Amino acid sequence: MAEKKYVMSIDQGTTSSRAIIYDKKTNTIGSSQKEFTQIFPQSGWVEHNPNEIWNSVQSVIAGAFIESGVKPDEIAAIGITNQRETTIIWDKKTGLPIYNAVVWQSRQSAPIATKLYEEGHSEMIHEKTGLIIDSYFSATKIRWILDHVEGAQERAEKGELMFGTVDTWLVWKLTGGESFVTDYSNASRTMLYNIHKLEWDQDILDLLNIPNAIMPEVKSNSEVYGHTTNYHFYGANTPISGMAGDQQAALFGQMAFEPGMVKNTYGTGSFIVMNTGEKPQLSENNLLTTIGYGINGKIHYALEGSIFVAGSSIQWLRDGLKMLENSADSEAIAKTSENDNEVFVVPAFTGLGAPYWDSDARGSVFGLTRGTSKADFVKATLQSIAYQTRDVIDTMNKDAGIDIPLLKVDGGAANNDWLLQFQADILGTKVQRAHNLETTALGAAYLAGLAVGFWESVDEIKNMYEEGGIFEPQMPEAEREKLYKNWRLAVKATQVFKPEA
Ligand SMILES: Nc1ncnc2c1ncn2[C@@H]1O[C@H](COP(=O)(O)OP(=O)(O)O)[C@@H](O)[C@H]1O
Ligand SMILES: O=P(O)(O)OC[C@H](O)CO
Repeated sequence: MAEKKYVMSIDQGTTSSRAIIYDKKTNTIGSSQKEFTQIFPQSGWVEHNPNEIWNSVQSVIAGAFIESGVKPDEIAAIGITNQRETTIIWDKKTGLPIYNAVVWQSRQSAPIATKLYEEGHSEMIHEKTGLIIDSYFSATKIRWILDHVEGAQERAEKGELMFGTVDTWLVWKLTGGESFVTDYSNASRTMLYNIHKLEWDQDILDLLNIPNAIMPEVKSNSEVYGHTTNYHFYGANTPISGMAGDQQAALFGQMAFEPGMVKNTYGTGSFIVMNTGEKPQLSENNLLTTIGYGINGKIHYALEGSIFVAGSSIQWLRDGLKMLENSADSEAIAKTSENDNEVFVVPAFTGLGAPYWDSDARGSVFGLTRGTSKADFVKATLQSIAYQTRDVIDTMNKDAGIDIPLLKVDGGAANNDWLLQFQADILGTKVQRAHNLETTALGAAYLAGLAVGFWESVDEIKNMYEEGGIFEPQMPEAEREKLYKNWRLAVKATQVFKPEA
């Protein structure tokens, strides 16, 4: 039998799927990435084809093997991490999805969320799930699919359908339909999971008329969920033994194991998560309480501020407005801006997330003059990522009753030094970049490796963190507060503008 020298991470993100093979020292031995189609059926809706997601995952698994020369039976374990909340319902017998995956960003189920809110269920849902009623989470998306696909409710009641977030879909596929599971972190994003009792909440399932029969079993973040079939993993029956939503995986990959540690992952969206320890702390200021990870019988809770549009605003500059050749150019272009930071872009393309939770808001730009240049526009878009992060960090400080001393960062847009310097400036807080920006994939690899003894303990991996740059605040406080005040004004004005449909 081949020596098990590696762990594979599968990171199924909003715009692309990735597979990365790590050795014991977490050197990347091989990787592969594939983008897939974003479907926009109507304004504010975002969907994916679940089969295309699955095909992209198969393709990157093969790609990582080809690039590295590693053989499938040398992989000790597989970790899966995924875009969260995105909702898939499929037929148990045929394995065929009954509708597209309704993506976390999608607003098609907003009327269902509004109804829940108007009927007065906010407090109950917040207490049980830690979440704020919003179409971001899976619950209203499930209801929407069951309402819009003919006969779906009846088939769900007969136990003929299965619901899963992307983790569940991928494990089910990789194990040839053997394992129908999710994990604490993904379950806690459905708005159907009781984060105190650690079970699907029957009251909320009943409220939304979602049959229990379609729900997967909820497992810890680090244990063997099943094995790949020979067919799907090139002849190897490899344990899938780590699973976490991408933001929680990043928390783990950033080694934010202690209460009070905070990370921000700058990807499509931007997600700020604080480890709050073994007791759930309900936010009084519109942040989410969620499960960070559960391992070795212990749950670690977290506070989260979810920003819906971050790196995707740079993609918009690139693909929509054709202002950039590639995302990385935003840095050099922003540096050439000569204006005095008077342009504000509020990228509320799919509403505003934390701490505003305004589904109906749409993007806006303020402060244009005849002299506004492309560079000013690019700079203001990058700044919007940092301003939104400050909105969340200020709120977190309030909730936690502390001033967060350090922000650990990762994700694609954390490559941008200009952005991170402005982030430190506008927060007045030190920003620490991880050396390996694929912290999400790394976190899933650790979770998988720990479950099979590839790594012995959390203490062993703790020493493996590598820093990739520190950004110290340099902006004078008066300037910082003036800019931030103006940002708040821009957001306020954006929220006022609600044109008739
Ligand atoms: N140097 C950069 N400056 C600004 N944004 C960037 C840079 N590099 C990548 N991005 C943005 O980061 C996002 C990709 O990050 P990634 O972590 O791969 O996202 P995801 O996991 O959400 O797909 C894209 O939206 C891209 O526009
Ligand atoms: O795909 P990402 O990295 O933008 O992450 C999406 C989040 O999990 C949505 O909650």
